[in-house]
Amino acid sequence: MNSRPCCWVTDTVLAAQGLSVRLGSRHIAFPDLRLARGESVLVLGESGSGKSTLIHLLAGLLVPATGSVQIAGQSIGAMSSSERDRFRARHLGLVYQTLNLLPYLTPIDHLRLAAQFAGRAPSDGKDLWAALSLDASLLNTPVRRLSVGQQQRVAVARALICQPDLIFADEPTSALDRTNRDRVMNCWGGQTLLMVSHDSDLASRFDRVVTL
Ligand SMILES: Nc1ncnc2c1ncn2[C@@H]1O[C@H](COP(=O)(O)OP(=O)(O)OP(=O)(O)O)[C@@H](O)[C@H]1O
Repeated sequence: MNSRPCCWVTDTVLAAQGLSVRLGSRHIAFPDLRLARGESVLVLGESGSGKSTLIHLLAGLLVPATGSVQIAGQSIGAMSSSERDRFRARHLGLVYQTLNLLPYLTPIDHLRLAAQFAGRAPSDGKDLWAALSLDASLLNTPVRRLSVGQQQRVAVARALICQPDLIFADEPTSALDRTNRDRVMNCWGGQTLLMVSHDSDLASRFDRVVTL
């Protein structure tokens, strides 16, 4: 019997149950996940264990063979694809492994677009920018002229700018040196965060660790 207080139910931001997917000839089943508001969870797994696939399932970018995902009390599987897109823009911050930046747009363009899609007032993100230790002169530089590590921090800033209900981050520090990795890891604040990585050195920074 569950002895947790009833507020735990309403404080649940993410609940994923019985998720599995078939990719080619491979069938991957994932552990159940539950995140309370403000909680941070690191999902550790080796290359090919399904970390990116899990993020895609949780964010509604991939349809599972079995199982369900609820975010902020709403069932992702019950939404149409355009409802899912809207929900993602308004409630989720995503840092993709492949970053998904638009090469000819500047960092400030990316932050403004994120705010626009989320239905929020635009923000210049200058505090965030400073916290991520990015030179202000880069704010108006097309991202194709930035280093991979700088682009990774633009992707992190874009995920954080609207203070979403939940952040999914796929190896967001893989291209960073230790100093910048620490800066990014100090930026999440009290956000509800699920990060996937192969890097077990990150474990001490999270409330919980789940291994695939
Ligand atoms: N579209 C696809 N079709 C077939 N197989 C796929 C597809 N996408 C991923 N896979 C396979 O599913 C498995 C999980 O892939 P995934 O990218 O989720 O792993 P990962 O843990 O994120 O790996 P990495 O750490 O190397 O990025 C891999 O074996 C991969 O080859």
